[in-house]
Amino acid sequence: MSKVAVLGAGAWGTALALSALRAGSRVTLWARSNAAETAASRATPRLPGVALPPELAITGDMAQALEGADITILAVPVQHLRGALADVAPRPALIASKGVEATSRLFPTEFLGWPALGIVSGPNFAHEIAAGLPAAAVIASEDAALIEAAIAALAGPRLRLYASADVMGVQAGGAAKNVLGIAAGCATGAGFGENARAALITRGLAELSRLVLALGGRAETAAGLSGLGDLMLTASSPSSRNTALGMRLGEGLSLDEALSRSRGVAEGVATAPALLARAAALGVEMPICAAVAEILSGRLTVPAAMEALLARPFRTE
Ligand SMILES: NC(=O)c1ccc[n+]([C@@H]2O[C@H](COP(=O)([O-])OP(=O)(O)OC[C@H]3O[C@@H](n4cnc5c(N)ncnc54)[C@H](O)[C@@H]3O)[C@@H](O)[C@H]2O)c1
Ligand SMILES: O=P(O)(O)OC[C@H](O)CO
Repeated sequence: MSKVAVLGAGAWGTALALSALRAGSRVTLWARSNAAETAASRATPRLPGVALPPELAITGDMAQALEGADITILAVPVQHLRGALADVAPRPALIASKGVEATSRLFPTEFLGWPALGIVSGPNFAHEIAAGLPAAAVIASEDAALIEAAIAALAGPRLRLYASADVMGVQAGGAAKNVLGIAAGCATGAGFGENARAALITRGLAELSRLVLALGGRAETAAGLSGLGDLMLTASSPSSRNTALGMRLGEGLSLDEALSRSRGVAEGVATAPALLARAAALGVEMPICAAVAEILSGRLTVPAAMEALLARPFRTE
């Protein structure tokens, strides 16, 4: 039986902790705040209506959560991940967060630099995983033993896991789809219609694919669960915090107003400028992501950003 430590008790960390329990692992969930209340109430506002079983250990003491763990799942938002792990020694870990660190413009495996790291990513809304609905995800690592440990710790009859060695490709997809989700939400909120949303998703996939390839990733990864799969899910559903935030921006709310209504972290907000900087350094054009960054910074309105995208020079597909 694997012993699993999950760091980060937001919607995703909690859902992954429940998956690991279902897979037969012993699980301790570390919460930055309200650990005692959550442990007592067996409920979290991050996953309304979900009962946390008594077998799930919940603690506010990170050392206690990490003690004896075979594998650690990192589910703290990317912008806080480095800080949260400041006192943690490198260990076999699976990164579940999706984004680029704004200050360093690095992906999580790059700024952590631990020797045995993997990524879990794919089209996975936390509330559906918590409810045990069927889903698939990819585990990417250069370390075959880590992939094996991650699959043993997490896979179950309702969660099918695929293996990949394309760590950068999988991370790039997860980061880009959050930014592209904001774009799709903007279009929906502004009432641009379903044709516009489908065009943004399709051309967004072209941007995501160019970035994956430029980072040394594989075309199959861009077309897989962590690329196309996650982009489709995120950009077509108001259950996505990124897409919902875009919808509020499209309706004319300011970024602060849209953020204040968010049900949780919208990683695309901090990721957009950092992802664009990474893309620019690689000579990769990402016009839709650039439009999102302009909207988020307040330099462009949603209608003006759409006009600018439509006015781009003609090109082949
Ligand atoms: N929710 C999903 O469906 C889902 C699915 C896949 C991946 N993700 C990714 O997982 C990550 C976490 O998302 P979430 O949905 O759990 O977010 P959330 O908004 O539900 O919760 C965020 C959690 O992070 C904690 N946190 C905030 N600042 C912190 C800090 N400085 N140190 C430690 N903890 C801190 C908060 O206490 C909270 O528990 C994000 O990168 C997200 O993109 C989410
Ligand atoms: O709610 P979002 O936009 O963070 O998306 C959640 C997951 O990443 C979907 O796979």
